[in-house]
Amino acid sequence: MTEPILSVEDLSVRIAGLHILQGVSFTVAPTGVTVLLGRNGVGKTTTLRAVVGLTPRNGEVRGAIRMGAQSLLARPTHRLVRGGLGYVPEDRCVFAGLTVAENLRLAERRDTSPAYDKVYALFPELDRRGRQRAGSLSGGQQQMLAIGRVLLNDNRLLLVDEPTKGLAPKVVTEVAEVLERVADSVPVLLVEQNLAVVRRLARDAVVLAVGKVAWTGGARDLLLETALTRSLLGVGSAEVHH
Ligand SMILES: Nc1ncnc2c1ncn2[C@@H]1O[C@H](COP(=O)(O)OP(=O)(O)OP(=O)(O)O)[C@@H](O)[C@H]1O
Repeated sequence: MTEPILSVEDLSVRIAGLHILQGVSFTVAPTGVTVLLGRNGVGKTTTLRAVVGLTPRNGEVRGAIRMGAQSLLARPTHRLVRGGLGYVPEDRCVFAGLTVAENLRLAERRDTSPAYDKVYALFPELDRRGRQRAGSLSGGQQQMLAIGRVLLNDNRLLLVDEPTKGLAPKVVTEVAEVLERVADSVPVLLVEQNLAVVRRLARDAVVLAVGKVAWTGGARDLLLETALTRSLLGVGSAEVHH
């Protein structure tokens, strides 16, 4: 078996007295997309934040998180990012008052040359809209900017939190296409509620239920099991196939 790129063992997160994650363990394969699923509020975002060192200061994280042989816990986020952990947060976090080009420039690093060619090949619109203020972009364009910014630098693993949330169906498809191409060269841990996108992109699935892992296996196997998706995710097969 190939070594996972990420392994999470017995991860426990408490925030403000709430035991949000209660011993979560899973691995992420070194290629392709692994999807992290679960109903609203089960702790998907909390899991990604713990991996990238962004648990709120009043939170407490226990367990082990490793990328390759390297332990990630207790390392500051900027070091993790420099070490090749790319994070695209749920709220996209683009700087609304800055232009597209300025948003990208902020991600440049002194020690490596930014891969503008790669980013503009994936997102020609970011090139065309370089002088537009990011705040005036559509939701889909902001999502492309948030992903493009991370791809300027080399990554060993990408964490992407609900990239299609709130987007129009046509834009959802565009974002899915881009992520599919991105995942050809870098493994992705994806939080995604749109099961058609999951079906298209994900090979492996990890399902959380109230702070614990309830199921792991092939994403397509999961989606074929109507009773399982209904009990774990609260949705029926119609939503999977659209
Ligand atoms: N900073 C915080 N302070 C208090 N509670 C928090 C904090 N962050 C998360 N929680 C709680 O932890 C639980 C898990 O939240 P999280 O955002 O990780 O869930 P999720 O699975 O990503 O949900 P969704 O699908 O709705 O985005 C929720 O009940 C949430 O209210």
